[in-house]
Amino acid sequence: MKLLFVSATLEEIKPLMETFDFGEGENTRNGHDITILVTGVGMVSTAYSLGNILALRSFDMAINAGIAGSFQRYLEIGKVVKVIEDCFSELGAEDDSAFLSIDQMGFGRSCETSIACETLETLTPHLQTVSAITVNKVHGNDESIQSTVERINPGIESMEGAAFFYACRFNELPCLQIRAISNYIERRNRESWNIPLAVASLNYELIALLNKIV
Ligand SMILES: O=C(O)c1cccc(C(=O)CC[C@H]2O[C@@H](n3cnc4c(=O)[nH]cnc43)[C@H](O)[C@@H]2O)c1
Repeated sequence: MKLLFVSATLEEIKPLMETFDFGEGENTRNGHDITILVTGVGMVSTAYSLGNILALRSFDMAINAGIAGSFQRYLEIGKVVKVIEDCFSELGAEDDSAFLSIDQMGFGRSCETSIACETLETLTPHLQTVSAITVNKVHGNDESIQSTVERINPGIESMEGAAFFYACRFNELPCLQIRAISNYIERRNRESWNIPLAVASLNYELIALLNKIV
C-alpha cells in the first residue's frame, strides 16, 4: 500500500507524524509506504506540490487533512468532517453585481468531487459529509459572506481542498479530504478561533484511520 498524506502546514499534521515517528517525505509502517507532503497554504502551492510529486510517483490513495472555517453553526468547533464536493468559488468573472462561474463562462468546471474508494469509505462512515469551497481570500466581511451563502451555501471553507481534488482527478487517485472546524465564517475575529482543539480532533481521526489502514 502506498499512501499519501497532504497537509498545508506542518502544525496541522504534526501529532500524526509524532505518533508514528514519521518525517516529511517517505516513511514506512508495517511494510507500507506512507508519504507526508506539506504543501504550504493555498491552492497554488497545493496544486504545484501535488503536480510535482504525482508526476514522479504513484500512490494507492491520498488523504488531505487540515482545519477549516464553517459557514454552518450546527458544526461545532473541533468537529471533524468529510468533504465530498469542493468548489473554486472565486474562479470566474463579475458581471456587474452578478457572478459568472468558470462553468458558466464555458472554460471548465468550478466544482470537484472526491474519488471514493472502498477502503476509505468503509473506515469513515462516522464522519459527517459536507460540501466545501476553496478560497484565496478567507471570508471576513458580512456582505461577502451573505453573498457566498446565497450563491453557493457551502458547509465549510478551506484554502486548498478543491486543488487537492483537482490533482487527484487528473491522476485518477482515490482520495479523502477530512477537515476539523477551527472557526466560524464571520466578520474577522481571530480570538474566537480554536486551532489547538481542531488540530487535536483532526489528528485523533487521522491516527485511528492510519492504525486501521496499515
Ligand atoms: O489569520 C488568518 O486570518 C487565517 C486565515 C486562514 C487560515 C489561517 C491559518 O492559520 C491556518 C491555515 C489553514 O487553515 C485553513 N483554514 C482554517 N480556517 C479557515 C477559514 O476560515 N477559511 C479558509 N481556510 C481556513 C486553511 O485551509 C489554511 O491552510 C489563518
